[in-house]
Amino acid sequence: MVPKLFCLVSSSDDLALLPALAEAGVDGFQVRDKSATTRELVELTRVVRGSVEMYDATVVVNDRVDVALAAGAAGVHLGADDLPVREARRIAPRLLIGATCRDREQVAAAAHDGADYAGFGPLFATQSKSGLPDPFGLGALAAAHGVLPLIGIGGIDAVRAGGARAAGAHGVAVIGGLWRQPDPLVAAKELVTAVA
Ligand SMILES: Cc1ncc(COP(=O)(O)OP(=O)(O)O)c(N)n1
Ligand SMILES: Cc1nc(C(=O)O)sc1CCOP(=O)(O)O
Repeated sequence: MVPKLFCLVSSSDDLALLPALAEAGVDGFQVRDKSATTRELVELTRVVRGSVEMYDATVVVNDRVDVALAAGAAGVHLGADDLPVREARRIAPRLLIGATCRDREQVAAAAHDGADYAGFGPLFATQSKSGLPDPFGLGALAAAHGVLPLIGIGGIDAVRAGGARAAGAHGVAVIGGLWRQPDPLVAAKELVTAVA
């Protein structure tokens, strides 16, 4: 089952909050730590798993199929520089696989190659990542809807999460809309309500 609300987690976040976030209804956690070594990423993934497993939340690892398998994560999220979805599906038939997509054609290709969902963005301007294309908004998401479950990403807050759902998104993924809020748990609850 594809989560409706992915919270992206790195080792610099407040990991002690993870059980409360999962209890509040955050049903997906993506381990994304660009500065971690492979071993640190495996350990972080195990910590995240252990923090949220009693709430049945889904844990995926960004970029790394090997780490997802080694750490017992449910899935992996793959971008353009990562192992191709087709190869990941071949070596990991049971993993949940997400693929970054920027238009309807990429979503169709990801579906053909065996992805379970598409991370679709950037929908709005983001402070969390540079080098992205200009944000393309909810119209592009609506146009790409119907091939795979779409997870909207980029500048998502609770209001925008509701808009993304109305435009056809299955769910959303967030960094700043949760971790950079004055009270991340309150923000998480608002996001959970918005994607319900
Ligand atoms: C849900 C979701 N969508 C898109 C991305 C971006 O992944 P990627 O293209 O691999 O870029 P990095 O996250 O590695 O910078 C994502 N992580 N999650
Ligand atoms: C990691 C990432 N990937 C994106 C993409 O569009 O591929 S946008 C993004 C950052 C999302 O962070 P925030 O919720 O703070 O905007």
